[in-house]
Amino acid sequence: MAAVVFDGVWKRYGPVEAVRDLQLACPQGEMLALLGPSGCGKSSTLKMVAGVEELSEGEIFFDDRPVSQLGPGARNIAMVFEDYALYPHLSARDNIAFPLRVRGTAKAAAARRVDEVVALLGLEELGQQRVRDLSGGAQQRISIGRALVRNPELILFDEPLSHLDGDQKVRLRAEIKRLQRTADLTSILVTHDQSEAIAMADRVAVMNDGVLQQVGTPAELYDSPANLFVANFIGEPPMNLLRARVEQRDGSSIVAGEGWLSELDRQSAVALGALAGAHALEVGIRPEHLVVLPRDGTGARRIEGRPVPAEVRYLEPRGDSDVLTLALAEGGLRLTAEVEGPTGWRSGDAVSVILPARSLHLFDAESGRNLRRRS
Ligand SMILES: Nc1ncnc2c1ncn2[C@@H]1O[C@H](COP(=O)(O)OP(=O)(O)OP(=O)(O)O)[C@@H](O)[C@H]1O
Repeated sequence: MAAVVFDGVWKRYGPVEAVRDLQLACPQGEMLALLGPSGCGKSSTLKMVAGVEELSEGEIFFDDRPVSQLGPGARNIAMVFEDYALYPHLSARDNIAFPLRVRGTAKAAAARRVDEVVALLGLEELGQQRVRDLSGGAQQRISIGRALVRNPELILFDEPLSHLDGDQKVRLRAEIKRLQRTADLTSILVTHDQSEAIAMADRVAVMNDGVLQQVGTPAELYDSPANLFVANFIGEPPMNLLRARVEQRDGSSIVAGEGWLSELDRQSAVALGALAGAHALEVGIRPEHLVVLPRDGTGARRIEGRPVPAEVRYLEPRGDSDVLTLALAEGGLRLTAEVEGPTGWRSGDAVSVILPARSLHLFDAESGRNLRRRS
């Protein structure tokens, strides 16, 4: 299979700039997810790879070969769509064999290849069944088999799990991941669902408003978001984002907002020294990084940071964790915390919350840029 490179790719529909100067690579054998909200340009990007939309500018390469002038048929790409696009009256096997029949592959060779794909996907039991009698998950596995059967250069997955219910979704995404790893498939996945992208992709490219915001492994996006958009888009419940400023107090650097403060570690203080008082900051902290303690301070000594008085407003039990909505005592600012549960807390309980300095993400409020990242 091929590596795919987008080199300065633009897509314009009249005045609409759907994709702007996209610079992105999907190495051979990788699953790359294009993730973003509706209208961010991910479908336009996929269509340009597939050859069903022309590029306005730039080039797409498969290995070293430019493909923008090739029609869809000449690119040897397979697509898996959200609605399976199978022939309902044909058997699972005949659906998988279909692309080989269209190509006129010799019968014996086609049967051998279909056998291989059926075995790879574990579809032996479904082979002779008519597709319309099968579950959505089984149908999608068959459509993946049909995509694989002709050894494509690249597989495009376009929201492949959207039509499936929760249980089937989770099983199929694990299945797709296993398959992609075993068969070393180069694939691009388009999705608006971060949990899908994170579960399946080796790397995720987050797009917004036609612009690539960041590309990285799920852990990189989570731990080190390049900007406010990525910080807010990745993570559930979302990162808390708070207006703040940097101050010097008693020889320490303090980052403080409405009703809370946190002492900065030396490294961040030096990095942010130039910003003190000058820039407005936006501080991010993940819900699971907040430390919530009883108001009497039990356990506070073990934790670095200053306890800030707050009240529990709402508690959502999630099995092994509780998601708490907290209101700070001074100013009433809301924070979401996710703590190991069950906590037994109830709305109205007085607590203290600590924002540990090392867990803070610091963003320039104007540009949105993460001030702790070098690039
Ligand atoms: N054929 C078209 N003509 C005009 N504008 C288009 C066309 N296709 C897409 N657009 C616009 O381009 C922008 C990007 O659309 P695109 O479909 O690529 O985004 P998307 O992230 O895939 O969204 P969705 O998930 O809703 O499909 C949007 O503003 C959209 O309205």
